[in-house]
Amino acid sequence: CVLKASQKRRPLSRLLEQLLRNLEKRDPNQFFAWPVNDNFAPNYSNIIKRPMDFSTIKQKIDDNEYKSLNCFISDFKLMCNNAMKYNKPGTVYHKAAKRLLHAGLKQLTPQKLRPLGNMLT
Ligand SMILES: COc1ccc(OC)c(-c2cc(C(C)=O)n3cccnc23)c1
Repeated sequence: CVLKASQKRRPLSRLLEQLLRNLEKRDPNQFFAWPVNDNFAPNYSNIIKRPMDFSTIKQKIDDNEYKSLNCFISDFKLMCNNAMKYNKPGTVYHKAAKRLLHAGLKQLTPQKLRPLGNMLT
């Protein structure tokens, strides 16, 4: 039986791709889909030293840069915290980041992850 390309991926990569898809659904406006552009966010690269976005996370999964689930979760938190640092409370981006962070972490609790655990075997 020939494995499909996705099934050939490392178990961790398959799990992270699944988690990423679920997190992206919480960003309907795609504010977090791509790197923030200094042209739309004045002085962004001077304020945010470690930018992060969903496309970069996806690339890191594909490049097998994540050695653990915790490293993936750290980048997700970094992405949300960057937005809450750069954007003032009350702005659409600060509110979107706070909502995304809370919704995302709820999906990443041990209770939610245990059923996916068999993807790591
Ligand atoms: C209004 O449409 C978009 C489209 C893409 C964006 O970032 C990828 C953003 C965006 C995303 C952000 C964040 C996440 O801080 N941001 C901050 C200031 C100005 N624009 C943004 C907005």
